[in-house]
Amino acid sequence: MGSNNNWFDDKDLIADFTSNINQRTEELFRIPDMELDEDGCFIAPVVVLRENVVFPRMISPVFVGQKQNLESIRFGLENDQTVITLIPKDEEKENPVRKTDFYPIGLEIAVGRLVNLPEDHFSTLIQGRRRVILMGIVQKKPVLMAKVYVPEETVEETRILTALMRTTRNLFEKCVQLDRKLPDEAHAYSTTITDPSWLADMIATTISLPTEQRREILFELNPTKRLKLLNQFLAQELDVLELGNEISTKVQNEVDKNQREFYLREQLKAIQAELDEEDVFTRELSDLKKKIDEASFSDEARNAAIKEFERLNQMPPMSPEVSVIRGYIDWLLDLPWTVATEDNLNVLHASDVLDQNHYGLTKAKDRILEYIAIRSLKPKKEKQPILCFIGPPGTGKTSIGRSIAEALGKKFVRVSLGGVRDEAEIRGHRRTYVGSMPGRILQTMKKAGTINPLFMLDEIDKLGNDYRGDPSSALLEVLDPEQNDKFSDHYLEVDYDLSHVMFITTANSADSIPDALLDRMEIIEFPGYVEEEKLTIANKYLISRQIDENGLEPADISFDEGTIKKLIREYTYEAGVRNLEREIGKVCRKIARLKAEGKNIPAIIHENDLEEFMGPPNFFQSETEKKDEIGVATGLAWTANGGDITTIEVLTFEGKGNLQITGQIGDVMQESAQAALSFIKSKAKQLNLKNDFFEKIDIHVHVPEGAVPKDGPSAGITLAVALISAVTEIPVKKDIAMTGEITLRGHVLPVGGIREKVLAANRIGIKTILIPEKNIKDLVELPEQVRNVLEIIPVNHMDQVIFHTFGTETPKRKESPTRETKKKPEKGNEPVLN
Ligand SMILES: Nc1ncnc2c1ncn2[C@@H]1O[C@H](COP(=O)(O)OP(=O)(O)OP(=O)(O)O)[C@@H](O)[C@H]1O
Repeated sequence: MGSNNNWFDDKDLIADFTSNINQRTEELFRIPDMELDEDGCFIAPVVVLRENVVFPRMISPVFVGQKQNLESIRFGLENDQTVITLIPKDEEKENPVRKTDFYPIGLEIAVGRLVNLPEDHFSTLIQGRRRVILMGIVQKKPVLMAKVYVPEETVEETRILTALMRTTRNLFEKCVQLDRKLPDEAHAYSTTITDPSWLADMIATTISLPTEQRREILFELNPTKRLKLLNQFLAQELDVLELGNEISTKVQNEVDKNQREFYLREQLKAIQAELDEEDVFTRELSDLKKKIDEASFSDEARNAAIKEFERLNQMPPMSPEVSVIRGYIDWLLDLPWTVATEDNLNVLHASDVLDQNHYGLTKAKDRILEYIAIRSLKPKKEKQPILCFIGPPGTGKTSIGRSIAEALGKKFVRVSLGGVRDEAEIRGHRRTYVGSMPGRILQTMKKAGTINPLFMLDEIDKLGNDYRGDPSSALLEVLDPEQNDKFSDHYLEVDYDLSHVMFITTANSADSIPDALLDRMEIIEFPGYVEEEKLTIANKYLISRQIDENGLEPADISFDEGTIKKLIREYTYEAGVRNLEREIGKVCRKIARLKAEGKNIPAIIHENDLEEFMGPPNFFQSETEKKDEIGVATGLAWTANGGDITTIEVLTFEGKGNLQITGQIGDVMQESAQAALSFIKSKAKQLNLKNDFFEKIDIHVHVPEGAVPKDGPSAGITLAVALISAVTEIPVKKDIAMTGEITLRGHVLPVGGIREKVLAANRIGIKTILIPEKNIKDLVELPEQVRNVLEIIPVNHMDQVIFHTFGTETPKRKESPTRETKKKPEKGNEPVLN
């Protein structure tokens, strides 16, 4: 037997049955005179109610499908007898017939007329009367009959009960407010009920409780307890309703907002149409279309722009993709595709401009003037040279790039590649990345605004590479004239023509530039400057620039020649002039302050005034003050910062023939030291060393400034000289420095960076240097001034080196040495060189 739970629902059906049930209505709430036995029980046919829970006074339409139920109802109707409903414990069981198959509490009901439905089904209306207690099943067939009795309901009017009824009504009221399915009258009706039992049943009937809870309420015979139970269920139900209400309010607000926006937008459109105006988005789109039509794109770029524009046109203005596509089209529009500046190919003009801004640098200047000359003779020459300026910091590489651009009338742009590790920095990220952009090359082209700027790629030797890709491979594409007309950027996805760009790269050293890149570039070396050159640069360019930058007038300040020299020698130590310019700037700042304070300014800054402005000097040319020493030789080194000198120290101890080398030196230098030692061992006899001499000593070679890594073969002869000095105990001449690779047989091989090394020796104040004979060719570019003050001695064998460093061809260890061979130092008792 199935039915609808709610007594307010199915009003039509109720109306249908009203006429039939009318005749019995007055009987419904009247307890019929049942024939009670001696125990106060009566016997009635049983209707088995499965899914449904009916409460007293509740009217419910039910479908009657089961034969057993149909028989019971018919029996009841025919014999004008009350019927009871029982709930089976196991709903699946088909024909429950025993007392234990049912819950012990059932309901007496009134039944309406049976209405025929198709397929032998019937429906009817039932109304609950009273709770009954099942005593037993007295008949199974033809009609299931049960013996029941009606329990007495005693209610005590207590304050608790009154309070309970009030809270129940309040909770019910809230439920009615929140649950749209409940009719508003339900609460009003509940306020008219004074019987607590009926109140609990009426509310349990009305609200949508789970079957389990409904049954619990039905089975509770004590009205006070029933109300308590109901209160608990109502509170739970209220929680659920409030949550549901909160969610639906949010959803509703969202829907309302969207609807409102839609409505307003439609209204706006209507108003704009009325006023003959476009909306903002449509106007932006039409502006964009106009820009695309007018832009001078490459064919491929135009197609891409149009395709993306069409996608944009299809999109609702609020779509998040709109800004991505807009950004992309803007990039296409912002990049120069055809706009070019006209090159000034006048060689004389260019020569003037270059000389105006820079002193010397003839190699770079000549190369540019040649380029301009060829371009002026053959204007159609397409391929641009790719130059690489290599030299120590501050030697004017970047600044002459700027002058070249000025001379040629080109736009100048610059990108520093120092620390670029990610290929995407050069080539951009794909558009699928959030916040993606083109790489630095195209960003800079946008800045240039023309297709033929002078594009400087600074610090190409400081490119890194790691798991994020190799940026140098992307640069290969940029710098290869054969393929840079089709440079592909991940973001742009359209080929970009870089072939009109004049690329100049700069680096401090060629060593760390990947070979493939180096191969594509024409190297122009920027050697460091000698003192005279620095002096000229300071006088011609740096001083006037710093005077101007610090707000002074040329009449305010002038520098003595000795002052600049002192600045060069004692306040800076560099191959270029960057620090010199900074130091000049420092002096100018002090003068500017004096001027601003209205104090006296010295008309000329003399050498002796310098310490007053600058504090004590930072560097001392101490080389010339040194003594001749045993086991110490001066080598010439070449670093990315230009030339420098390195001192090599050797100590011997009583020991077992071990060689220890310290000072962060690389493999090549280690091997050089081994080679030098082997060479000396082979010369043991000439050096007057006993056969077992080397077995009884340990040798420690140290290259100071241990924090700086050093490597390369060029310290070979210096290592050998220091070793010979240490083992023969004959001091090395103090003012001589050397460079050259040594072979096992004592030959001296050529090395790199000669010019830088010679300049460094000159800077330090060394008088004599030894260089490999094969490096003589590198001296051609040496300034006259240096050649005049430095004695440069070419050598091709260690014998010559020994002669010049010890003043004799055969330095010999004395038979009875002047000093005892030192004992190996104990911890905390380290050797001191003397
Ligand atoms: N020959 C020169 N004539 C005039 N000024 C010079 C000359 N060489 C360098 N300078 C000046 O020295 C300063 C430093 O030069 P620049 O920045 O071009 O050095 P750089 O070689 O590019 O250094 P880095 O390798 O550190 O980038 C600039 O102000 C520049 O004008």
